[in-house]
Amino acid sequence: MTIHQSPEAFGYEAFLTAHQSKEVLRFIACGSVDDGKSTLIGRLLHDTKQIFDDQITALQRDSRKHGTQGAEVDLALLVDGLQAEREQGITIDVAYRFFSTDKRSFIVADTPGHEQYTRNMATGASTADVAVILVDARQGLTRQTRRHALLVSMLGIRRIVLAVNKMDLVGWSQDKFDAILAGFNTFTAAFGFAEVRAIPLSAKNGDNVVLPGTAATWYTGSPLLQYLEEVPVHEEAQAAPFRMAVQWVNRPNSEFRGFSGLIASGRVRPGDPVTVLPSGRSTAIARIVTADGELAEAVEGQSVTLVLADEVDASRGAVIAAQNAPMQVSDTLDTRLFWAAETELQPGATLLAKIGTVTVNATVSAIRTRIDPETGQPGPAERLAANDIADVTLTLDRAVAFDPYAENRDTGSLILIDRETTDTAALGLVQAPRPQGGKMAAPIPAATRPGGILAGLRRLFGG
Ligand SMILES: Nc1nc2c(ncn2[C@@H]2O[C@H](COP(=O)(O)OP(=O)(O)OP(=O)(O)O)[C@@H](O)[C@H]2O)c(=O)[nH]1
Repeated sequence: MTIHQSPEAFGYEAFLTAHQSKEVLRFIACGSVDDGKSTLIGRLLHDTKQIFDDQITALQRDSRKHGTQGAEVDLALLVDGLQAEREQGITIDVAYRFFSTDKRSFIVADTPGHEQYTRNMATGASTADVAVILVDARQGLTRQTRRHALLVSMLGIRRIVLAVNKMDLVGWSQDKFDAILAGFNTFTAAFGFAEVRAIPLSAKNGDNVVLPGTAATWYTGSPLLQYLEEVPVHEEAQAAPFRMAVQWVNRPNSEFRGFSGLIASGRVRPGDPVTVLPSGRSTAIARIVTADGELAEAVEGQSVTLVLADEVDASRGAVIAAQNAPMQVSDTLDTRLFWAAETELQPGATLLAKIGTVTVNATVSAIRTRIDPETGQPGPAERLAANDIADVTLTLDRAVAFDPYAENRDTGSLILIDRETTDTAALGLVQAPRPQGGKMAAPIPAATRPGGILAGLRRLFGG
């Protein structure tokens, strides 16, 4: 088995082509060190018959050499593949695995549990539809479980599986399971998850992973795989208002001018009224062009070229949005940041902020509060260290279009980039617009925008 593939690496495209017709669910498996992520993913691959005989032979050999299970096959070795890692006994990178069933194809981000690798976990979570948060039934919730829950909520994952693993080691105690779930629900009450599905399982024995377990007679819910096969994906993003950030202006000749990009949310049809932001110019969709011809409708997740009804000036970084659900425009953003860099962040620091397809200079004007990862409660902070989560105000060198993250995961999130190293230094979500002192990009003529400037101002200033 190829290990430690990145999505761009060999295997990803081939996998997607082979399973093109099936819906793809991306999920992340996270939790503290030794909660059993590798064993769980190994179990998913094994019981869905993704492992070939030669791999089984290699696995049996490696299990004897490196495994923690004596003569038994150690499923964790299927995913903890690297030699160096085996010797250290830890997972050190994000590894993506692919498997598929009759119903769906799955891409799982396997992320390390160690606190110093929280950054890798955040990377894996940033594209996931569902998070499987593992808990060792003996340990209950740990600092790292809480931090991961906070992070996945920040990154817009709204469906959570609380996988209470190693239930075999606590005699499948329902009391233990209920107490862990109650603790998790209390901690995450304010996170806005759409669903927390708790499943008691034993990754090692295979109970409630692919096949239903028989040990917990009190559990009547589905095994993990069935949940992953049935959980709705894309529904919320497609129901959200239309947004597409312009990646490039497609102008092959003087006859044709289209705006190409990936539809971040919603759906669009020819004739739909749209607003181009941040300029605020209104027009309508004339045509939706793709490599396979023109479309009568396009939805979230599709890459298209939009031809507009009027000569509207839009360049890379502009956003085309549904006219009846305008975006906000400001040069000051209140954000919640996950600070991933090793260096400290202090007020006054300037970084690059990438929001949608636009990159601007962003200065930290205030670190308002730092979130305590133990309690989830905010407290004062003067500077941020690696892995801190904090509420930070950013001043941008020009106004950008955005949605509050609570309304749109794509148009409400940003990354901060170190200007010197070009490393991603932080992931952020936009909390609310800050119009005070901020300049609107351009006056928006009320006549060209139903709902008018009043509606926009109301959204900006509240009331
Ligand atoms: N009894 C029992 N042991 C388990 C279960 N799941 C995992 N284990 C054991 O717990 C240990 C840790 O499992 P891993 O799968 O390596 O844990 P991990 O979370 O991937 O750990 P890292 O890769 O280091 O982050 C191994 O010895 C597993 O065999 C389970 O359901 N029951």
